[in-house]
Amino acid sequence: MVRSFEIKVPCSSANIGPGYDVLGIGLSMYLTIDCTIDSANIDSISYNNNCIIEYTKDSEGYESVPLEADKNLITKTALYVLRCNNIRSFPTGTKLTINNPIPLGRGLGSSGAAVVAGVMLGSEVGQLDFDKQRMLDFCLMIERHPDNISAAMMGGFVGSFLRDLSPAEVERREIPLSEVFSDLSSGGEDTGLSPPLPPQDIGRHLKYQWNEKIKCVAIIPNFEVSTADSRGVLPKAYTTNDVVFNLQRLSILTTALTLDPPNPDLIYPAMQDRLHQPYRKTLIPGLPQILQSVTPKTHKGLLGICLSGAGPTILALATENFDDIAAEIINEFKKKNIECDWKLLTLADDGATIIRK
Ligand SMILES: Nc1ncnc2c1ncn2[C@@H]1O[C@H](COP(=O)(O)OP(=O)(O)OP(=O)(O)O)[C@@H](O)[C@H]1O
Ligand SMILES: N[C@@H](CCO)C(=O)O
Repeated sequence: MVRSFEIKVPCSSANIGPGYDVLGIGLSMYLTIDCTIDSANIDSISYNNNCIIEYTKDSEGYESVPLEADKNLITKTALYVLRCNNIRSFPTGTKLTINNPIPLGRGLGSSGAAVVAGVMLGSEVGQLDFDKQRMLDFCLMIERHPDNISAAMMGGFVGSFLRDLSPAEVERREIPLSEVFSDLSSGGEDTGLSPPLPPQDIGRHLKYQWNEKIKCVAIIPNFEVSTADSRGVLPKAYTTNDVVFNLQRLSILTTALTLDPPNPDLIYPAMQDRLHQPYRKTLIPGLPQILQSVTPKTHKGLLGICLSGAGPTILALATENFDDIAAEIINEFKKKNIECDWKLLTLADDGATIIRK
């Protein structure tokens, strides 16, 4: 029997200024996976975990991402889901063709999209029939901040938090990621152990309205900043003043982005941040100047500007004048000898989808 389906997951921009680890927007650039399962394919027994992976030539990471099922982030995640449910490997004859336009390590949620796609893949090939809420639990065992994951899975403009866990649940969640993936990291050798099932409903989320006149200009520098490094430069504690500064802006921003007409005098100051952007300037040359390079006064149509996720991409929200806004920011990066690409993106409201063929 042959089964086939397509998984499609949007990229995402997290934080949106004051919403560190809280806000995310699913955006119109999609990771896709075409999956065919042909159980009559005898050759597939020699595939890694019964699975063969190829990336389209135009994919980001075409030459660097691992193609072994127990090493690639998407399939490793799917194997984690399967093994949690006592299924040791992919069904015989699984073939994946992956197209990934999301640049890696740039702040557009490439790993979030890969994890969401992997969990969906595991649920589908294992015929586990998880709903999105349950799939979020598996995602949050792997990527442990909910902003990119929730936006990529649910789509649109999303706020999320991790709920308090009971001591027994904490134990399961506190297991180091190396152990969650333990029997996958031993070169494909299957130890037969099943990882612990994630606690139920780890993440809570809410989709906000969004004024569709607001578009997202993403200016993408040509260098990577890993999320781990970008989190590593943040302080362990903050002053009350800085926390209150962000909370006040967050409370305004989530509604300001729904109002019509969008009000730059409200949105621009509400997108200021004191929890992550000031510290990340050590990894992104010229960041403070770049964030000040466009304002609603200098550029008609500009509503607000921030670092996208862990960076180095810059996200500008605007209603018009997109080319000029992008050109100004690209010019600022050029002063630091950094070349950029840019994209005009819109909200991906559906989030992650699966189409069975
Ligand atoms: N489609 C993919 N296939 C395989 N591996 C991927 C894929 N997408 C991302 N990855 C892995 O995730 C890494 C990037 O993750 P990282 O969290 O550092 O950045 P990001 O998710 O792009 O940015 P941010 O979290 O700030 O939005 C890549 O270097 C690669 O190892
Ligand atoms: N909230 C996360 C997003 C990147 O994954 C961060 O800023 O580190």
